[in-house]
Amino acid sequence: MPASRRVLIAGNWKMNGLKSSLTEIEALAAGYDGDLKAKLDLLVCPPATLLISAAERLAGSGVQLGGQNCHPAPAGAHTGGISAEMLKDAGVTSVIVGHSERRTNLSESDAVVMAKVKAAWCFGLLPIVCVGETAEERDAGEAVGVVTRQVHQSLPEGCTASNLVIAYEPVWAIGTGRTPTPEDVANIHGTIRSVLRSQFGVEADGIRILYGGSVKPDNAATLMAVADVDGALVGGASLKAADFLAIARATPAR
Ligand SMILES: O=C[C@H](O)COP(=O)(O)O
Repeated sequence: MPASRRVLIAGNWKMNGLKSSLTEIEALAAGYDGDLKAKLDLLVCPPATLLISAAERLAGSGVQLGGQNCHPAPAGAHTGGISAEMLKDAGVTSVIVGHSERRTNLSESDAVVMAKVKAAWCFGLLPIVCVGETAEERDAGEAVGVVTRQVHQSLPEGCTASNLVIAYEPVWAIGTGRTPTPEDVANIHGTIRSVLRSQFGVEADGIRILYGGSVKPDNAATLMAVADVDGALVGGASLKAADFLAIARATPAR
């Protein structure tokens, strides 16, 4: 196992969280104890409105702060947009790009996702690139093909173990309580690893591949033990620090 593939447990709050939710950020900072620090990286991605306040509360805790999206352009006339530089300025070190909710609801293409990866790199942010098939695609036997295409077409040249994380999130598992079998997860993660190897050579062996979709405290141990699963991207169960920390604690040590 390459040293760079340290487990990453990431929380995506999506469009949830008010100022009162900063108590959960404080609880995360307090709960990321020595045992967890020895075992894994912990990252939380609250909504943009909370980033600066969250950064203040996480300072010195070791818990990392992430954004949920960035604009591909560095600055300019993009009403409502948030640039990678703005995220950096707010104290962010990582950014989720290509989440299926944006690919579907906002028609984000693989090309746009690639542009966002490049934008993140311009300001030293670590992009977490999401891929995953819909239920219809899975039922049609297209899961491997869809994920392979997304990985191929969403990633620029120059991906390395230190500048890229992939998150495999089957769309049908997000927020549904349904998860793929460990065999299915191993199959897709193994496919992603192969695609990364074909694109980036030996560097691919150090790139972390997270699983996302209905990860909970009671299934984390099983899912996180699957081959080529290097952590989780957690939605609903990341909103409460107690649940999110329970997932981190349940994750097997490497
Ligand atoms: O980004 C997170 C994923 O969409 C997973 O969400 P979930 O854990 O609520 O299923």
